[in-house]
Amino acid sequence: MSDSYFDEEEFATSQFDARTLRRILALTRPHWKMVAGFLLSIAVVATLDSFFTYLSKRMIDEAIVPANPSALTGILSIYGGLMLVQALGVFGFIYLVATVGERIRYELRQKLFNHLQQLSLAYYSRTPVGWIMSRVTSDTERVAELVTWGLIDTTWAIMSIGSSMVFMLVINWRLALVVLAALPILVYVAIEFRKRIIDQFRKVRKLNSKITGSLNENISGVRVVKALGREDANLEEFSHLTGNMYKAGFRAAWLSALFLPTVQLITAAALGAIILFSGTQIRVGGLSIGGIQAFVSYLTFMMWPIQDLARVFAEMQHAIASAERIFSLIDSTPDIKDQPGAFDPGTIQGDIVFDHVSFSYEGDDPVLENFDLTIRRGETIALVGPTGGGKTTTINLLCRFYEPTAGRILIGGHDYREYSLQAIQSRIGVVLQTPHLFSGTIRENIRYGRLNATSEEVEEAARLVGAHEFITHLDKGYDTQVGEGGIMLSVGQKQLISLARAVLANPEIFIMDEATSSVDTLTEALIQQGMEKIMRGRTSFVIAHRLSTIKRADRILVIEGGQIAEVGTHAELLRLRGKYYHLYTRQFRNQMELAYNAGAS
Ligand SMILES: Nc1ncnc2c1ncn2[C@@H]1O[C@H](COP(=O)(O)OP(=O)(O)OP(=O)(O)O)[C@@H](O)[C@H]1O
Repeated sequence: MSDSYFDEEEFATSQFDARTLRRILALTRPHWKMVAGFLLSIAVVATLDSFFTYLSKRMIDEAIVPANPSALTGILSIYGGLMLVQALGVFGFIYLVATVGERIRYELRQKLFNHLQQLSLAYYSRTPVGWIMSRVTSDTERVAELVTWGLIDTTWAIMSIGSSMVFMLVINWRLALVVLAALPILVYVAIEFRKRIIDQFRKVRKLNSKITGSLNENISGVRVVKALGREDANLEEFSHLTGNMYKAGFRAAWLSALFLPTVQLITAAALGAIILFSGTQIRVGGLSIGGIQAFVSYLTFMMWPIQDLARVFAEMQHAIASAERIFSLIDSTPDIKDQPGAFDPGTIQGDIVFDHVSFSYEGDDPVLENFDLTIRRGETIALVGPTGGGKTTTINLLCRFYEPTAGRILIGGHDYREYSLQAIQSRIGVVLQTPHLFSGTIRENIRYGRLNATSEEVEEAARLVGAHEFITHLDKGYDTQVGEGGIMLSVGQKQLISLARAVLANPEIFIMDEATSSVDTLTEALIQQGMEKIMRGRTSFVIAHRLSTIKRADRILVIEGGQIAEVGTHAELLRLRGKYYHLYTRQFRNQMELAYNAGAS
């Protein structure tokens, strides 16, 4: 396992960032009525909590000590009435906060997903999938929690502490000042503890995801591990990780154990001071029994809002970092986007010209250099060449997943940057080497090519590419679930489904990256036929690995080192006795001989 492993818990900032906080709070703006509702409810609940303690004091002093039953009934009925109000308040804030939380989660995820769909391929090649997934899942969760429960806890804590202080001041202002002196110490200690505990828990979580990754790699790559005798080295790496996790977990447990007793000790010290002070107050007649009891209750109770406040404050830093990452994703602009005045020409049929095209993925390291090529409308081009030569890059540029760094690509006589991305990409059909199927049925996967296609059209497309036969032989036919990424099907079957999908989409330009993995002869023949049917009358590009495909192409392009090394038909290029000839004799002659022998036997 390498250190390049993506560090999902890396924080963009450890500083309190008011601008980001304002932007986070702005997420609640569309729901301000509900937010105001839950803040008001929680304020009422918190104030009533403190008032109940005050009522208890009055009950002791005015009803129980003087044995006054009518006062007791009066106070109890106020108590009961207010309890009802409080129950309503609790219902209100839980309902509202849950609703607002869900809406904010929903809106953020929608926004992120929508934005992700706009981003260019380059973004995906430089950003780890795990990072993007965390933004849409855990980061949105953390931000939604902050603007809902975070706001609730803060309001509750402030209102509880504030109203308790008011009632304490009413009962005895001198003693209230003693409590006021203890408050900052309590808050400070609580925040410091919380920060440290949260940091340790985060460490545990981060290490846990590394351990899961390591387990995953070692289990799925068990053959390689065994073949290379890496068991001991892997165990050492694994022990290092679990050892660190143990240490972090131990520290978190230790801090958690220390936290509550420390807060309790400080509270006890304050209580001691109050009792000592109140002893003298009673003597001078300044404080009743109920008063002392109320002070003790207020102070003991205050531990909870203080702890809540500390937790929100400590977590806020992480929620702000989460929000920063979300906003950085939302603010990132696609590398490839429509230029001003981009239009849809209605069709992209026409000659395609690569005019002095150069391209580099990163910096000054050109992958294609001064690439010149004209493809006539309806031609079938086979791209061949050594690995890393630039075949996929040529296709990526043609699909406008990337744009040339120099030179231009013309379609139908226009620089394709004059067209809208939608105009180009909706008219190009691509079948990848390892075709991607989405979880769902075969029918849904084919229909992905044209969402409004009827079931008959789906089956017609499958028939045309020769996929119908194998599909109907499956237990549930077109309604067979393909599993995540099409795991239940072979590569050949996936290609056939992708071909059917491409037929249904009826593209004007067809691009295919042939499968390199072995496909049985029958499926291969079906794929060949399917390809031919799609290619008929369409400009087509095939990154070809099979001799039969190459031979059928109108022209073969040998791409090597980012340049067109040779162009021509199979016969022409063989006569040339150049690069193609060598490639053919090394790579394809076996296929040729195999085919020949199979035909002869
Ligand atoms: N997303 C990327 N970022 C940076 N470099 C890349 C990227 N994709 C490809 N390259 C580099 O560009 C060069 C050409 O790659 P390309 O995939 O076009 O070759 P290819 O001819 O299709 O190879 P293969 O037959 O192995 O698929 C290679 O050196 C490769 O490392």
